[in-house]
Amino acid sequence: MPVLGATATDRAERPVAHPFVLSRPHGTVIAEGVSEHFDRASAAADALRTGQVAAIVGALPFAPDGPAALTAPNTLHHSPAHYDAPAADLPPITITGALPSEGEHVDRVETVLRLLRSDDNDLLKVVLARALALRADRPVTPHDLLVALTRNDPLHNGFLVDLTAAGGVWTGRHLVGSSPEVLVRRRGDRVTAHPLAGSAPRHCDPGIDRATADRLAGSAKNLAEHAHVIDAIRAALEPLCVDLDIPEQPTVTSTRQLWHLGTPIEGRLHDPGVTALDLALAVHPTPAICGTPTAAARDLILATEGDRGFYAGALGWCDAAGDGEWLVTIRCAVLDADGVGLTAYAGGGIVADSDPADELAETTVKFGTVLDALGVLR
Ligand SMILES: C=C(O[C@@H]1C=C(C(=O)O)C=C[C@H]1O)C(=O)O
Repeated sequence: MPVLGATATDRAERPVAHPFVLSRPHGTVIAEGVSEHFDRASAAADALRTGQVAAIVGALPFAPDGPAALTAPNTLHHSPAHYDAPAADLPPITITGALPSEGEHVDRVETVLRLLRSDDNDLLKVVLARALALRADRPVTPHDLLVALTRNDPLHNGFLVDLTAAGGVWTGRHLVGSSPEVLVRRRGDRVTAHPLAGSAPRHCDPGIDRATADRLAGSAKNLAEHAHVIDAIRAALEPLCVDLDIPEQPTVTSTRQLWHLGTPIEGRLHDPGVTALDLALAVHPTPAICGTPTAAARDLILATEGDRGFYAGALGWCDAAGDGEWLVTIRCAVLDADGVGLTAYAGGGIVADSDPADELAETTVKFGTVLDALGVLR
């Protein structure tokens, strides 16, 4: 007998569809059922604070006026293991388009570089992104994508969010991915974050790989990209925390595809009434996915790329006690309601001494997290 869902082609035989799953190295959070939808984060945060709902899960958009996809689940399960479950093999998935083309992305980086290098504006960093349109040979489920993503990630990071709560075009769509970046986490009065910014590609030769990491740790350009993120997170958390501990220098961390500069941040909440969702709203969008100054960078990104939807937003959970964890929505894709169309996203921080060709290459490597996991031919 096949294990439930392992070889089934009939969707009805698959495990129950969850509106939200977050797999992390230290455990998994799974939401079951939906008792309320919220397309405004402030309404969800109020409902949680006033005890009207017992938990909130879902995703925040990149743009402040975009709809959120947040729900109050019927139950929120915590398990100490990362996520794994029987899943169907994925069909062939191919790239059908680049949004925009690689050439246009390079042109956009060059335009931003001219602004960053000119004297008459105060922009210091802008994160530009591009997308790839993908198509599966037959419909896939968000669950099967999530299992492929968590199995391919050395730390088993993976997420799945039903975006229906955002309404309109998001109805029936799902966000899936494997983010390495913790926006903010709250447990009791303890607040932690692990921002990443500054990147270099991994190499299959261990010597070259190590040398790349060492070069990244000493790269003035990457340290500058990183410092913008730290400054913004410090400014957001300082009013909310006591004993905020931010190491002077970042350390090098890795995913299967990339080295990143990362800084482990820790603090204690002044007011235990501030929930993990409140904290996520206070720090989002960081210059890891937006830029510096925030508003000017965001306006430029929206004018250049158009609406990013949920890419470069945040996704996570928060319970009645206010505890929770929110990740930065990167290394991700949106699955269309038909189960066939997917859009994958990748971006990178641009500062005055960035190189356009390197920036394009960085996004290509970042796409690898989703494309490798889903076996997309390139
Ligand atoms: C924007 C992305 O990643 C972010 C940008 C990084 C950078 O510019 O070096 C590094 C990690 C992430 O904070 C992405 O993966 O799409």
